[in-house]
Amino acid sequence: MVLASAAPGIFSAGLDILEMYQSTPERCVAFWRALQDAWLNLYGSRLITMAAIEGHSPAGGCLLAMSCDYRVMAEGKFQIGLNETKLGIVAPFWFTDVMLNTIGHRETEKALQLGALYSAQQALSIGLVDKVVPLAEVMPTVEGELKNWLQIPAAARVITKTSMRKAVLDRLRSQKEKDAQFFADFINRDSVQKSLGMYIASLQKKKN
Ligand SMILES: CC/C=C\C/C=C\CCCC/C=C/C(=O)SCCNC(=O)CCNC(=O)[C@H](O)C(C)(C)COP(=O)(O)OP(=O)(O)OC[C@H]1O[C@@H](n2cnc3c(N)ncnc32)[C@H](O)[C@@H]1OP(=O)(O)O
Repeated sequence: MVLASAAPGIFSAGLDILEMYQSTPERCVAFWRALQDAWLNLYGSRLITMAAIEGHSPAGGCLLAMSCDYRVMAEGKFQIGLNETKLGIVAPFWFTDVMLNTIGHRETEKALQLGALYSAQQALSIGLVDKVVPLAEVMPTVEGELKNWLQIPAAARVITKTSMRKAVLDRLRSQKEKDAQFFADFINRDSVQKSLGMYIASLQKKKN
């Protein structure tokens, strides 16, 4: 399975910030449950999963990419990373766990505290992506890599993948409702809503 985007220049802009702003607790819980299930399915997928990152990939977009088995990113101006702290929010523990599994403890600690967004070359240097190529070569490169992975006996690959990811998946599975409730409570704090409001205004201002 290849994750790619139809939006030029954006692999994924992350979670819909407007869903987290001035929403109701019930809607926040439903929103979070949908995200949890999508991620559990992706990270726990038995399929070979590859990200064709042909554009920006902040926050939830970075989570999607990191949750794949292999990442190819376009060189140039695009950025990738978990930038949550810059929005005044905190990357949930399962976002953190996936990043730890991808780039290790020291790089994750720096990346998360700073809310760092990396260029493709920087992402490559810390292991956040596996390959950087010109934009037009992203999809052919993914397809070529996929052929390599498809040559591995499927049962052996799936058992290996499942055992490598089980602890992180089980950690969320065991506390889904608590996590959803925590999200709804956290996101509706006055201080967090204020930060989100300012961030949305800054995105709109950038455009004008
Ligand atoms: C301990 C704590 C535990 C538990 C939980 C607590 C906290 C919750 C954590 C939640 C985790 C959050 C994850 C996320 O994914 S948050 C989202 C982060 N995303 C971003 O910061 C990206 C913001 N967008 C951008 O930087 C740019 O838009 C982007 C992607 C670089 C593209 O730039 P450009 O091509 O110039 O396009 P525009 O900026 O003009 O955007 C077009 C249009 O889209 C709107 N938009 C962009 N991103 C989002 C988004 N994520 N959600 C909603 N809307 C978005 C933008 O405002 C423009 O709208 P307009 O109406 O003006 O056309």
